[in-house]
Amino acid sequence: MLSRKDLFKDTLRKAAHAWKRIIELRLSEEEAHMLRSYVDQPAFTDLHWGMFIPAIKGQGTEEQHEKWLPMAYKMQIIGCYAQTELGHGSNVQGLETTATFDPQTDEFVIHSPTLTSSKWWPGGLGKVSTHAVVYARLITGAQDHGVHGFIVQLRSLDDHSPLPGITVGDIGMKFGSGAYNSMDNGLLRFDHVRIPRNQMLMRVSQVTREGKFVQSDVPRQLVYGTMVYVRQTIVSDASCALARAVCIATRYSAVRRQFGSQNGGPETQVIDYKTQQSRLFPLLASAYAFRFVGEWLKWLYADVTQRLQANDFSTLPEAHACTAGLKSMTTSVTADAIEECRKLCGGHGYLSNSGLPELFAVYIPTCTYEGDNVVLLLQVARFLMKTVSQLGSGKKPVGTTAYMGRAEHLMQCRCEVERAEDWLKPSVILAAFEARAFRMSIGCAKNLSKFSNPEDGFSELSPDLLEAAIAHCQLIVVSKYIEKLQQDIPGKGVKRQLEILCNVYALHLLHKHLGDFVTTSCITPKQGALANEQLRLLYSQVRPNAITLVDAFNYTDHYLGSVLGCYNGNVYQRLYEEAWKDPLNDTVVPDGYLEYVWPILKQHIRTARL
Ligand SMILES: Cc1cc2nc3c(=O)[nH]c(=O)nc-3n(C[C@H](O)[C@H](O)[C@H](O)COP(=O)(O)OP(=O)(O)OC[C@H]3O[C@@H](n4cnc5c(N)ncnc54)[C@H](O)[C@@H]3O)c2cc1C
Repeated sequence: MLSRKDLFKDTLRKAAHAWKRIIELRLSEEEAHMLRSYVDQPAFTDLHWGMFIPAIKGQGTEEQHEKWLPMAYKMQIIGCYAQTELGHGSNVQGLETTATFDPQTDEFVIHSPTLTSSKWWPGGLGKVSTHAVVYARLITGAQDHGVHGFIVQLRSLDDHSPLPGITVGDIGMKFGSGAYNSMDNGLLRFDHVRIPRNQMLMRVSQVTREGKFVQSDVPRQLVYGTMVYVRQTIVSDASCALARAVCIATRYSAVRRQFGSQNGGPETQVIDYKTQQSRLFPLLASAYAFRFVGEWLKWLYADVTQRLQANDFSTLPEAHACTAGLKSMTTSVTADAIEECRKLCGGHGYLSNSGLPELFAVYIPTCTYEGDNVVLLLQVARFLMKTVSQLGSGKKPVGTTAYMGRAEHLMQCRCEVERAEDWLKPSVILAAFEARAFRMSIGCAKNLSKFSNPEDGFSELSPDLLEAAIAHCQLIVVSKYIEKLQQDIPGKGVKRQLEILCNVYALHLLHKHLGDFVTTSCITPKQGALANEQLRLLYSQVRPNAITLVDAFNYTDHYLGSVLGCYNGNVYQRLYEEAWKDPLNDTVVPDGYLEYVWPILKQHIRTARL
């Protein structure tokens, strides 16, 4: 109910309070991150900690770390990540902002030459950030060296006014009324703003005092390290948002009753309808699956970091492709799933106090920021095509593409399922998903080879390539879930429940993408039908523990923020009470009645002064 201005001020208050507590409690970086995420409102701090600091860490030199990070860690400066421009988003190489080296003064001149070069979207930029990592075309002499990052001060540290040559402001209201409107996504223009040479992030390439452009021996892929980190957090957040929506929809589905009353008894709980189960339980299973893949990505990031420190860059491209694909897949599924959960809650799901509209509005931009999901999948597809093309050369595919090393087997293997329960074997599921992903990639590679110009081929076949990339990403999630189940899992019967959900996850994907599996001859239509039969049986096994499985996410009522998803299930009483809290109900007769309703009722509309 807050106006944008009040919402924004309230967000500033919460951020300040959170920071106060973080200092008082001497929280570690990880604990502080958790505290901020439980504040549960997009704020400039997300970009400061999530993008500005990682960008400096990943792309800055040791000296730059020493100079900037202590100030950033103490929040003596607040930073944002200014890459996207009004006219350029996904195509980063098309950015127009320039950073021209002036050898006379040993400075860069940052400039926005056109309207389309205005920075547009960076979170925290609009009203709060004092600094930004700005991405601009580096120009020395008359030469354009492509896009690089620069630390630029935007506002005075004394009175917060924009520095000379800088025009900065908020880009306006976004989707929903609350949601992401607590964030000051900003616009920014530079009019020949000067910064010292040492504010170019110089870990990968440098400009010398004489204005010479030098590439260091550190590969450009180094920046992938930062991306792996950021995307790993996005995948974990996807699991969290999905779990939240599923928790609300599952609890409410157990409370809600429709039809089926016999002899005056209660109606049927909607969670007992098979259609409700077939829509809801795969989402519950996905929430668990994404949690496990998120945990694995944490490990991957630690592994990538270790390798970077040892100057081993061999697994970086694979790790980069894998995280790009998983970011894309998990966020797309989660965004759609939140809307599905709203529908699963029927009409009451559309009420703000169900918590779902707000969750949807705040979540969906995840499909766009940190890389548009389609653009990311196309990058994954490119990587897959490259991996396929190198199969004959003796270069072994690594990490999540290692399965491609068994090319001959994957092209020939046949699914051994004869009875529905055969689909419960992890090895059978894995074999089907591997064969499908591989054969789809090979199919694309074959079709690509028919084009004389590979780029034309890539563009023409991009819808198919997208699907091959999705198949690969689904395989990663399925295989990481299966790996998780090979570990010890404490708690009586917990592992069994997780096994059931793993099968639900895999078999619902198989059912949904049956066309892929059958057209690549990985399974027969009969085996597809058996998978579906097994899936139905699994739903009945999930049902008795469905509520416990969402209670296990351990969300408080306060955090869930949903009348429908409250722990004690006292939904109708709470809905009734909430309705009376709406400001429209402050008065019995609404403001405006006399001016606009009364003249209609009394047939005075022609003479009414409107
Ligand atoms: C809430 C929010 C917060 C953001 N925060 C920041 C921030 O802090 N800092 C920052 O720098 N930016 C930020 N952004 C910007 C964001 O990173 C970009 O919006 C994103 O990269 C997508 O770029 P775009 O908007 O130009 O979309 P476009 O690239 O214009 O996409 C439009 C459509 O074209 C399609 N498309 C584009 N290229 C291709 C292709 N090669 N092949 C096939 N299809 C294609 C896309 O799939 C999409 O459907 C934010 C955006 C949002 C919504």
